[in-house]
Amino acid sequence: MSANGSPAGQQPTATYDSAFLRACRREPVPHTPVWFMRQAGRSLPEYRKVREGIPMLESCMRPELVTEITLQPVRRHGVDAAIFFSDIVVPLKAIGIDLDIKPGVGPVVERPIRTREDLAALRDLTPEDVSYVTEAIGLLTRELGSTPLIGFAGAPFTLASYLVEGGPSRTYENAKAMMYGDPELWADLLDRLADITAAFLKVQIEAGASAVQLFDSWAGALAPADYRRSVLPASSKVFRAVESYGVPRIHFGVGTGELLGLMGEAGADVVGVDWRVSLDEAARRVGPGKALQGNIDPTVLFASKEAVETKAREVLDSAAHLDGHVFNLGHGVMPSTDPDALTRLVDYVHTRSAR
Ligand SMILES: Cc1c2[nH]c(c1CCC(=O)O)Cc1[nH]c(c(CCC(=O)O)c1C)Cc1[nH]c(c(CCC(=O)O)c1C)Cc1[nH]c(c(C)c1CCC(=O)O)C2
Repeated sequence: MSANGSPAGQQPTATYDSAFLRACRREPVPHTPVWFMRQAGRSLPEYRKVREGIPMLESCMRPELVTEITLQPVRRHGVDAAIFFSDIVVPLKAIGIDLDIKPGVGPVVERPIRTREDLAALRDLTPEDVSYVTEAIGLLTRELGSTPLIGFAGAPFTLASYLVEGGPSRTYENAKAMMYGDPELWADLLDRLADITAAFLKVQIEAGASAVQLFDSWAGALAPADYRRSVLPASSKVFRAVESYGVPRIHFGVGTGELLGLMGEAGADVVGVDWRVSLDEAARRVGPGKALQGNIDPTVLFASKEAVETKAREVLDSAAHLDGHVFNLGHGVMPSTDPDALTRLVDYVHTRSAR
């Protein structure tokens, strides 16, 4: 077995035996582990303070700052895992794509990729391109002790949606036009993105990440047949590329109720579920042999403490017969969320699920 995949590897036994990694492996746990997508970020005053005056992409390239921001939600909420502070577009920036993350908007690409000639902009990613990631993860794993670190990357489709559209989109009309109209160019684009994504995940695992999450946030825009034909091959390539490390691989998307089976088939060990499908139903769709992650609606956190607890209890009950459950929101923490509501939710999940 590989570096992080076994207690004998570089990963401390206490990390390997953490509730989060045990749940990902579908082993018995002392309590249901919980972490939140976008747990680091604008919901935390301490985040807004350290980020003041530093653009998003620049902050991802400063290892000390990345370490501090990644640790903030672990300290404050006592979550069972840390997620590396970065962004899905960091590897694209690192290979020289002219893009920026605009506050309140998201990633914006200067020259969208629309033709075969444009593909030349996508060269392979080397570890040297993201040496700041290796450095930050080295610092982090020392600070985290037994708390596992989740590395992540954007899936080929979600990255393509930004690259082809040139920015955030609700309809993905240019990306879908390429997918339907020039399937060969589309397949080549996704294949290149798969290689870049796989390289970015490998850097994180080799530096010490204990699990990885592939964010295919916008895959829910696709019909199952189109997903299977035009997207699944590239995402499968990413999962296969990191399989030999033996670290759990999580696959997440939003609005993917109809795709859950296919997202499991792509090669994940854990399938992320948004709040639109209950976990027991999701388990039927995903099939045996995979853990599930999710799935409280992030807007529930704006309701009363009692309402949050009711919803959290429903999620735990719905997961009662699963082998492996990692509690999370169905999508990221919204910036105006009260951080105390998140801390209370962690405590509630730990107490309620204690075995
Ligand atoms: C689609 C996507 C992106 N980035 C990401 C996704 C997939 C996850 C999802 O579906 O939400 C992934 C991401 N981005 C960020 C993280 C950090 C780790 C964590 O979850 O705590 C993660 C996992 C930091 C960030 N990435 C971004 C922020 C906000 C920028 C800031 O704080 O200044 C953070 C904390 C910027 C970003 N980057 C992106 C968007 C849509 C935005 C928001 C734009 C805005 O509302 O300002 C692209």
